Amino acid sequence: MQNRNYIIMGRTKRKRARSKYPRILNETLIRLQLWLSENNWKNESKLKIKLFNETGRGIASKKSITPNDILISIPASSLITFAQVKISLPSATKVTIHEALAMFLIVEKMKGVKSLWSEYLQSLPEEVPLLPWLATPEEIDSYPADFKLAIDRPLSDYACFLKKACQLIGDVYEPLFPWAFAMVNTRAVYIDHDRVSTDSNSNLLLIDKPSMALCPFLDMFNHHYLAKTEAGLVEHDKKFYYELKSLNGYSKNEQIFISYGPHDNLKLLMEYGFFIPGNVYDTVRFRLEEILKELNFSLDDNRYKFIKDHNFHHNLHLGYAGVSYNLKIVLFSGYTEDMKQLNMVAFSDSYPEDFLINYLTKCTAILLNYKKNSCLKELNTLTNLNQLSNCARNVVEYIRYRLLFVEELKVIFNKNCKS
Ligand SMILES: C[S@@+](CC[C@H](N)C(=O)[O-])C[C@H]1O[C@@H](n2cnc3c(N)ncnc32)[C@H](O)[C@@H]1O
Repeated sequence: MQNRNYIIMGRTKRKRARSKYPRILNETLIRLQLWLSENNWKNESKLKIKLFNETGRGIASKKSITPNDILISIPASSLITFAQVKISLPSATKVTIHEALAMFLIVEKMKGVKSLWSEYLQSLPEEVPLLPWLATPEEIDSYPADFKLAIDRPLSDYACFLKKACQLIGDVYEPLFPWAFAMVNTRAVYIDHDRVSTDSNSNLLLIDKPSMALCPFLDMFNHHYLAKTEAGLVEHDKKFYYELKSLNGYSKNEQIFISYGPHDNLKLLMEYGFFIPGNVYDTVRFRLEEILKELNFSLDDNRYKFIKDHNFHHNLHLGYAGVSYNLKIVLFSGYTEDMKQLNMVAFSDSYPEDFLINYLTKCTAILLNYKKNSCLKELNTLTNLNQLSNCARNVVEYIRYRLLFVEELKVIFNKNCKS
């Protein structure tokens, strides 16, 4: 039943593996695979964990993968879900499933090899991912405005977690708090919990639905914007598995990527601590106030109310896909004072040619120039600080990239308006 091929590899193979990977890591990962196979995981697609230059640790296969192949099928019993963590949850204070999983990681990690999950815990990276909200308050204070805006939620979520974790598991574990919170943030998968459990107690202990889980081995897949995957719980012979199907093909030994979602680079950086140059979903975002100021729009109450009432002030961005739906509407509100026309155009997405050819082109050029200047200022502010933390250095790298991206968009938008 068990697949033990990986522990009886020959001497040459062993030597090769060692030279590519620190021995201790190799042993940890072998133990993880052994533990999973004892829990009925069959590595049918012959996956192996490897170090890659571009991404760090990730997954490849010893055989080629064709589109629609099942990459991995992890038995639900090996997942860390609400069912596992609820036993150790005190009923005094309700927590989110994110907080519950993070506290579980901390408590189990402190048990060391005595933990039933020690193989999984040892496979987790020791370093905390470079999430921008983990920088120092002084660095965060010097972040660009869109960062500060995007950082608000993770910062307040973490502050909430900190308070509850100190109260429920004790502040002696505090050094592990950022690590555990970030592990869940960057590695948890979504599950339809109702499918595997009929537990109705979750609402007594949890604030939200128990729809997050940690999935050993599967959480070693890195993200790529071109990867297409389907994931979810499936039932085979009355047992549940978390299954991942790749819609792309991969050659033997090539890194296999999955998709964490069609995220732009700011979202990837905020949620996972990395960004990918050339990401086709990347965007340059704007706030309504920036647009009104930079384009000298003085909207009357009617137009301003129209934008706010219909939530057109969200998702204002430029990217490889062009001008976002809402940004076009906001720009059109600067083009016309006629409310009837604004209403009609906004909901039909069909704009006058003069607006598209002349006005829109002029506005996007101004906005991109403004963004370029802001990036330069933002870089200056951050790099003027002494001794940046790794998280803030990562933000600096991203702003440097954003500058290049803005330049690239300027060329693309310029070319598009000429053609
Ligand atoms: C689910 S884990 C993936 C496995 C992880 N590389 C590991 O060694 O455990 C998600 C984390 O992997 C890293 N990651 C994922 N995709 C990446 C990519 N395309 N480039 C760089 N880092 C990536 C980020 O640190 C992210 O927070």
